[in-house]
Amino acid sequence: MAAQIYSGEKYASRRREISANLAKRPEFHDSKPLPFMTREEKILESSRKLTLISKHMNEIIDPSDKRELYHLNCEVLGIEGNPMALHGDMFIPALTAQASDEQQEKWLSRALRREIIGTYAQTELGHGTNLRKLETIATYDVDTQEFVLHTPQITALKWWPGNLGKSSNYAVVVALMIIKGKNYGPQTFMVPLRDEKTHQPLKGITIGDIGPKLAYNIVDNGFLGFDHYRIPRTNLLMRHTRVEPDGTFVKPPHAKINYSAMVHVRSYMITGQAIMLAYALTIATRYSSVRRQGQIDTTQPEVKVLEYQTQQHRLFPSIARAYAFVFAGAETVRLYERVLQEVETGNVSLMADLHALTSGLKSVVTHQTAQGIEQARMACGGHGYSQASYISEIFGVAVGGCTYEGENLVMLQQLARYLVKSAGLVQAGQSSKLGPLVAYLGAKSDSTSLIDRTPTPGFAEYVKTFQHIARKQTLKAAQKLFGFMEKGDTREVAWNKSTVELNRASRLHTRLYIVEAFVRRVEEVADPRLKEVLTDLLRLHVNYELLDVAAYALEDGFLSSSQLDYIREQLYFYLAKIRPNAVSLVDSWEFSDRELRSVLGRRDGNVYENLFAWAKASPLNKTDVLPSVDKYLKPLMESARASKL
Ligand SMILES: CCCCC/C=C/C(=O)SCCNC(=O)CCNC(=O)[C@H](O)C(C)(C)COP(=O)(O)OP(=O)(O)OC[C@H]1O[C@@H](n2cnc3c(N)ncnc32)[C@H](O)[C@@H]1OP(=O)(O)O
Ligand SMILES: Cc1cc2nc3c(=O)[nH]c(=O)nc-3n(C[C@H](O)[C@H](O)[C@H](O)COP(=O)(O)OP(=O)(O)OC[C@H]3O[C@@H](n4cnc5c(N)ncnc54)[C@H](O)[C@@H]3O)c2cc1C
Repeated sequence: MAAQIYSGEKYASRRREISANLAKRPEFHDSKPLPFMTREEKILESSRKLTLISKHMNEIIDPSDKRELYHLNCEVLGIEGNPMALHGDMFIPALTAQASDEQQEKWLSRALRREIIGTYAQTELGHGTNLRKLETIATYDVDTQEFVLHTPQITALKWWPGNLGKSSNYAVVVALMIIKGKNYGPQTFMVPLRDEKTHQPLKGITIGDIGPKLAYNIVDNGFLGFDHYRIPRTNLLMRHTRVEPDGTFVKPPHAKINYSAMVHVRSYMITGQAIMLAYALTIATRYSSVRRQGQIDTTQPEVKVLEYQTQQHRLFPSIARAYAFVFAGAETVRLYERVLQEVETGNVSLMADLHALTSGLKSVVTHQTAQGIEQARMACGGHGYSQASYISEIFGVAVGGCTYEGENLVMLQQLARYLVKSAGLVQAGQSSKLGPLVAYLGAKSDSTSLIDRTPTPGFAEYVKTFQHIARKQTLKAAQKLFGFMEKGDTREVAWNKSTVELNRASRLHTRLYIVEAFVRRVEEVADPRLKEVLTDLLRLHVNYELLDVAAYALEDGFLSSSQLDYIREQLYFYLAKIRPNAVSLVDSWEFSDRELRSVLGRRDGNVYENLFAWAKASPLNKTDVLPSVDKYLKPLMESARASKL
């Protein structure tokens, strides 16, 4: 099953080898539980391990293999980030996609060797979503052939970029490019920030950490201001866009080609989110098979809480989602890599499809992941609330994905733009022009679903129902938009009046895509034992998801209430059927205890002794009497006693 999850036996077994190798190297392990460390201690510890990784990486992984490096980082550095997180996640991808060969020679090779540490500085105090209104300006000075970076007011300060605050000495900075008074919109520049030897900020740079966050606190998200800071013309990233010495602007082949680093993260984060969801579910499912509380049959001993239907309903649909997300994530990465290669040859035709797909997936997956992790925490009762479970940290890190790389409700609108265009084609009788992702919009719906009309309906019947729902909502939302426009609203005003409905269409389209990705993968599985278990999980998934969106199909009679009852019964049937495989389904992700960092989620299930040991190790238990008691509580009690006398 691990080979299914990790798209092949090769990587699945490499993961095992890497974990086994690391098990024998105690210097790579956390020196104490992360929840007992201050933020400064965590950053120090993470930097220590990062240095070890840099030194010994070649002995453990193939450093050119992104997935092996990802696994090494998960085991050793964990989810709370590290001082070079953005270096790998955005700085290198930005240089790879946007720097010319000559620039790559100069900077990418150094970045890959870790001679320099970089980040991606785009968001500002005043603007994150609306990139066209960024306020950092890069004005071209023809005489010196330099760009002058400047922060004209406080809202123009770069704010949020990861590892900008304290770790990075370079950044790919996004600024509005002004040449001879003309605004050429957001462009990307390679900018030195700190002295390579002393690490002191360079003259003209104001820089620092933005302070603690909900989670992800090993990362020093930062602020950055420029005071008429000069960089050479050749620091504009020039793979696709160019500015000649005389200030002539050479347009890229696609207006949004500079957004590639964002698309990179959006493509890869689907898998990252699936893994974080699977972490939380591994912890909660294992713990639920250890925790005994209450009885189902009063003549029998107390049961494992995993026997309760409510507990299964809380956890199993999310287990199915984690599988669905990792399958969809693998497809997204493949498409991203293909688009990256095609762009190299000047073919930008798939950029819009990739942008639409990743915008929708990023939004739906992060939202459902956060929901699933929070349910996993609650499934652990009181112990889920303790940092010993580590679920609160996983939640805090994962939920950041709802905001970064484009706020979810904004990104759903990006997909909606694509869907509206497609709906326009359908309306104009040009369905043959629809791309493969939206071809279903042009198909004619059956009048009713055939679910429950055959003894075991195939997945095609479910897919048709999801298609019906997504098609209906897309056409309806587009109609609403067009209707407002026909009544005289501008497109922008009409758009704003229709966005709740448009975003619903985007979610439904994306959920359909996720179901289809799951079906595609299960169809490919050759091993009959695996196929059976994955088919059960997929059946759980389609019934759960359909129930969740059934209102759309009930309102036009596509589904009847008796079909809804059938779907519910199917759901309950598959909850029970999956129960014996539940622990195996989470164990199949093969997370080591080191990687999970959870007392509740231990593979050996030895929870209570270890919870007690963990609590005893808490810094508060180093002494029996805390200074706060000596200083305040004792005098308080003493004076209360004295006044009674
Ligand atoms: C692992 C942990 C690491 C976490 C690190 C986190 C890092 C970050 O968060 S970095 C900062 C990320 N910031 C964002 O994601 C900002 C979100 N905003 C945007 O991406 C954009 O502003 C926008 C997409 C919301 C709108 O862009 P704008 O330039 O204003 O767009 P227009 O209205 O001018 O045009 C829309 C037009 O462009 C198409 N389009 C937009 N992006 C892309 C793209 N990447 N690829 C292809 N096409 C793109 C879009 O589809 C529209 O097309 P039409 O409908 O044909 O007009
Ligand atoms: C953990 C984390 C890491 C980050 N790392 C980086 C980084 O490395 N580099 C970097 O540059 N940035 C980074 N960011 C910034 C991040 O990309 C932005 O915060 C994000 O894109 C959202 O933008 P915003 O903060 O401007 O939100 P806003 O746009 O201000 O959102 C506020 C609200 O307004 C709504 N809204 C905004 N515009 C519209 C619209 N057009 N239509 C409808 N509703 C709208 C949103 O839906 C939301 O409800 C990071 C952020 C976080 C949380």
